[in-house]
Amino acid sequence: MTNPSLPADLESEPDIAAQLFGDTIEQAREYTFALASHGEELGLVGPAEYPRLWTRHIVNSVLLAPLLHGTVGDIGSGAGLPGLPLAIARPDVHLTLIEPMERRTDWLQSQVEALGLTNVTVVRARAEEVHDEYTFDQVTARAVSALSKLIPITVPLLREGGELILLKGRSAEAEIEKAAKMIRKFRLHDVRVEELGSDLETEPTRVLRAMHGDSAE
Ligand SMILES: C[S@@+](CC[C@H](N)C(=O)[O-])C[C@H]1O[C@@H](n2cnc3c(N)ncnc32)[C@H](O)[C@@H]1O
Repeated sequence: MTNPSLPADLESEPDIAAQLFGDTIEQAREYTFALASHGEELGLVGPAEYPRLWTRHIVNSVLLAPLLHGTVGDIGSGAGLPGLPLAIARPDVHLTLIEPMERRTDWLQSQVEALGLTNVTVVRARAEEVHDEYTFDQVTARAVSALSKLIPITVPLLREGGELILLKGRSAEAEIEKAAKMIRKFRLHDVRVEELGSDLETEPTRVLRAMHGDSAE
């Protein structure tokens, strides 16, 4: 009998996982086991996600790792995506996970301790409540809301010259079009969509990137 807490796809995408996690891949697997074992009872991930936990969630998140530097705020981390896989893969970058739901921040803190991560701060708040307290080099978010709503929540947390990095699906270009007014108001420029992991066996990941501040042009 197979162990129900082992995601069926854990051995998938071995090349990219080895490349991006390197020596930290065992920590990434440990986090994936924990999510598979407790995710449903804590309301973090639905059972339909279990067979694709590694490819669709962990690998999808860690594809951002090469883009990061300095201090990063992950808004609406939920179960820890993309923040925890990124903190595991990039011990040289400090991740601040901002999430309002107590049950989720308790889980995030318990994982930070279980994995022995020293580069993560967990903050229980809505992002807009801490605009005056934090300034990051980069802000990430995945599955939190559409771009026009996400911009006023996330951009005030960026330093001048900082970067917004959002994991988005097929709707990215349409969201950019709808958010044109917000993009101008919050001084975002070089707004673009990139595909990461196009050599993956599973779907590539679409990332919306934008710089904050006055454009050099
Ligand atoms: C659909 S979940 C996605 C969680 C995770 N990012 C993922 O990809 O699995 C959205 C998360 O955003 C959080 N959230 C919603 N509004 C927020 C806000 N204004 N500031 C910070 N987090 C927020 C919710 O509590 C929830 O955990």
